Amino acid sequence: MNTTAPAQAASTGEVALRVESLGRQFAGVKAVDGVTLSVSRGARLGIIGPNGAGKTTFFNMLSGELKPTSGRIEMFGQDVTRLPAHRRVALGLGRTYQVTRVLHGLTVRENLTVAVHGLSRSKLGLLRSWRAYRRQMEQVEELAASFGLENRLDVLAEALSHGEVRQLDVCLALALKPSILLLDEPAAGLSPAERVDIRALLNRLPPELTLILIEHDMDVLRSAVDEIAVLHHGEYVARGSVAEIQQNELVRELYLGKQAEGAELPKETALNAGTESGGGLV
Ligand SMILES: Nc1ncnc2c1ncn2[C@@H]1O[C@H](COP(=O)(O)OP(=O)(O)OP(=O)(O)O)[C@@H](O)[C@H]1O
Repeated sequence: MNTTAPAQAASTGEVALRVESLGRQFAGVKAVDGVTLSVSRGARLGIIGPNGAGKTTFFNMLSGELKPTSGRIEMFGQDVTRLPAHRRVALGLGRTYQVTRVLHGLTVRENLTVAVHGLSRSKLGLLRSWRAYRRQMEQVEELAASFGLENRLDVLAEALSHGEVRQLDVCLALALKPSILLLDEPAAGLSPAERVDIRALLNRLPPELTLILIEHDMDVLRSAVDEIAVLHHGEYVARGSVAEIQQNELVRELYLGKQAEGAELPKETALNAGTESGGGLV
């Protein structure tokens, strides 16, 4: 078990993201219900909650893919509540999805090139300037090397292992040099060995990056985040260190029910029993 604290994170106290009374209703369902929280620049926050708790809806509102029915979202003090997703990307928001955005018919290098090219001011830059082209190729290689994909650059994405696809997914999000990165279950469906790789990758993220991570795996959370926020029925019910959340009576009850009173949560995957079978608690 890796109990290493996310030592690389460098929280400065400056607020990177703040949401106030954020809500989203679907017909009669309050998917997210009046969530108020803030995340400092460089902080690493995990989001957990039982199935249907509102985690993905929360992310979709942060990234601008879903309009809130109430509340406000600020990035670095700027109100972004009404900004479309691409404007938030331009302000430094990156994300991954439960379903990968990797283009399987392209190589790793081509996938990364497309992502890095998204940064270039002129879409014709590649054609116009050899120097710009060289710079982008260097960026692709640096990115791949930073996250252990340097020997896989010319491999088709469809030939990658599931774990490598997840790694590439994170690399693609990082190609846009985000200040705030939202990762949606990066370890979902991975083997134990692949989970070790994804933990290593998360520990190599730039220290100044603000990370918000929806994740089932408590080992991943333990090694990647310094705090966890808990959602339940759309409400924000608790926040604390990983250890505090594991010991939190309310959280234990929400996950395990009354019959769990007095029961010890398993040490390795405390809140994620059954996730592989689709019966996950987070
Ligand atoms: N587009 C939608 N239309 C109607 N209801 C929705 C929609 N999206 C989400 N919901 C409902 O909102 C609630 C929260 O869903 P959400 O997917 O955000 O939860 P979650 O915590 O991400 O769940 P999971 O862990 O299963 O991914 C659920 O009751 C869900 O059925």
